[in-house]
Amino acid sequence: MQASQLINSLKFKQVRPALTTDFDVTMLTQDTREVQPGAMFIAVVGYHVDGHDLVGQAIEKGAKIIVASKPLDVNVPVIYVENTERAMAILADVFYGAPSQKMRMIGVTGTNGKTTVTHLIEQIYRDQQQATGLIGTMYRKIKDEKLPTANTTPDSITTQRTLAAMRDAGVETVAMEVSSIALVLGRVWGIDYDIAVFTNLTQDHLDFHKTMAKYTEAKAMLFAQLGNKYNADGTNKVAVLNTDDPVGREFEQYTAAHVLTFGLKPDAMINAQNVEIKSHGTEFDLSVFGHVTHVTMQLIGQFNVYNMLAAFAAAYASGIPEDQIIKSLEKVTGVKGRFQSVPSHTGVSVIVDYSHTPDGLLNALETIQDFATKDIYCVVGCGGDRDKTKRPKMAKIAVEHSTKPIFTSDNPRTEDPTMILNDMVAGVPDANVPVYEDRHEAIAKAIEAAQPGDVVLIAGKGHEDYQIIGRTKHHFDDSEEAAKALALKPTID
Ligand SMILES: CC(=O)N[C@H]1[C@@H](OP(=O)(O)OP(=O)(O)OC[C@H]2O[C@@H](n3ccc(=O)[nH]c3=O)[C@H](O)[C@@H]2O)O[C@H](CO)[C@@H](O)[C@@H]1O[C@H](C)C(=O)N[C@@H](C)C(=O)N[C@H](CCC(=O)O)C(=O)O
Ligand SMILES: Nc1ncnc2c1ncn2[C@@H]1O[C@H](COP(=O)(O)OP(=O)(O)OP(=O)(O)O)[C@@H](O)[C@H]1O
Repeated sequence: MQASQLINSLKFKQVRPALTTDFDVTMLTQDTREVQPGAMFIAVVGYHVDGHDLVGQAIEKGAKIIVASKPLDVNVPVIYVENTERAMAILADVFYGAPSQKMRMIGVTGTNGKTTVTHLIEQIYRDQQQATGLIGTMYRKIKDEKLPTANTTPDSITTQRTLAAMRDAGVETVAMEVSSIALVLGRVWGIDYDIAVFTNLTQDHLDFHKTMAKYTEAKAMLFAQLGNKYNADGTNKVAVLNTDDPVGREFEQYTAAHVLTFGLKPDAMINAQNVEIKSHGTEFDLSVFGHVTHVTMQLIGQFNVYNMLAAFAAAYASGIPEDQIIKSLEKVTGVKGRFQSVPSHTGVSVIVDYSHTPDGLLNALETIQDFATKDIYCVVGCGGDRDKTKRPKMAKIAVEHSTKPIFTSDNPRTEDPTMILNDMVAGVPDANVPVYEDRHEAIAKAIEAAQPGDVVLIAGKGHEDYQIIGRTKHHFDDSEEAAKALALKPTID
């Protein structure tokens, strides 16, 4: 793409020296390690590195033009902007031909449920014979092809490149998790969302946002970004809001789009009544503007009723008939690591769940309490290098909502695992909870001790197939570990 075309897309900038001849930009990147000849290098001030310090390396590798927010003394043209992350998002959108305008874009934000809701949405549209794309914590997925991801919501260049690949592959609808951190860091600026979904808001990521008010503001940005009531093609833009959460009501103020509300309270436009949670599924009466249908879904738990309502509302917003959406949702069996049952012939039920926040853990345990008749084991840890205030809270929830809590390591990262466990124990000084730093041992001990009729919850890592200790990623899969431990127990039919 011609450099001038990219430069013109930025409204406020200074280009020094002024460009006399035009040339092609072959790629955009914010990372010197990726620079190819002809690249435009965007200097981003990160948490560890300031990209401005690496501009020399980028030029040596062939970068022909730089985007910066600080003065540079270099022999290639520099586009000076106020905020390189915002510029990067705009440039990426232009460079990749504004792919989000060519597909139905559904952004899902909220503390919990994003992964589940995006997968439910994917299933509904697939059942409509649509080609789908998905971006989220687990992977980026173009139809059936899964690509790895470093972030729930990747940086803007990766996001736009992925969207362009989806567009080129014929994808019609994209379900995308939008994290609050991504919203604040401008990773999704420029994306033209058709539908924005809010699941819920509870404490998380306070190490990043500092206060709940700031965290709420971050999530609100998605609804502000949704923009006006109509897409360019005349279809409606819709904000799908969980109004059982007071923040959902607040977000109505941030959007000029149509609003579709959901919840368990009858004042929501789409609501669920008479919810019955069983060990093999959940039943409820779904009311859509007063039209009631009895739904039997295979997903377990009240939180999954919320997830199902969110996905239902998003699909309903784009005009898919009610009965077809329900059919899709009734057949979904779940997402890996999200309240996932590990096959067991031992009479012991084992559930692997990605709940790594106080609220997520509470939800998972309350769901189990709804159907458990005997002991509930809860194997839980907290991540290192992340919000420390979660530790005593999660410990307390485990102690109060299970009969046999066991504390262990999650991803300790660069922190000392013993210190993390001490922070957890400090939350429940009198509980005398068994502590096994080695996660493998903790899972094995829980399953070995569990008796038929008991439920073992392994919380925190869900679908992850690794554990990060120090800076090293080791292979580790909670469901694999559980299966190994179950295999050592006597089988009962
Ligand atoms: C705190 C944070 O958001 N960090 C993100 C950030 O990393 P960073 O600031 O450490 O980057 P840095 O290493 O200082 O580098 C700064 C700049 O120099 C460049 N650089 C760096 C080294 C080099 O040799 N050459 C070079 O050019 C980098 O490409 C970058 O542009 O920029 C990286 C590239 O975009 C991100 O992958 C990284 O996310 C890390 C993995 C992360 O853990 N982020 C978390 C906090 C996060 O974003 N989480 C949310 C929410 C998850 C949830 O909902 O649970 C998410 O969306 O994932
Ligand atoms: N609607 C919900 N309300 C509260 N808790 C939920 C909800 N949905 C899921 N959870 C809990 O949170 C865990 C994570 O779910 P999910 O992965 O769908 O959320 P997420 O928003 O994608 O989280 P992350 O971005 O951290 O991956 C689940 O395993 C479950 O325990």
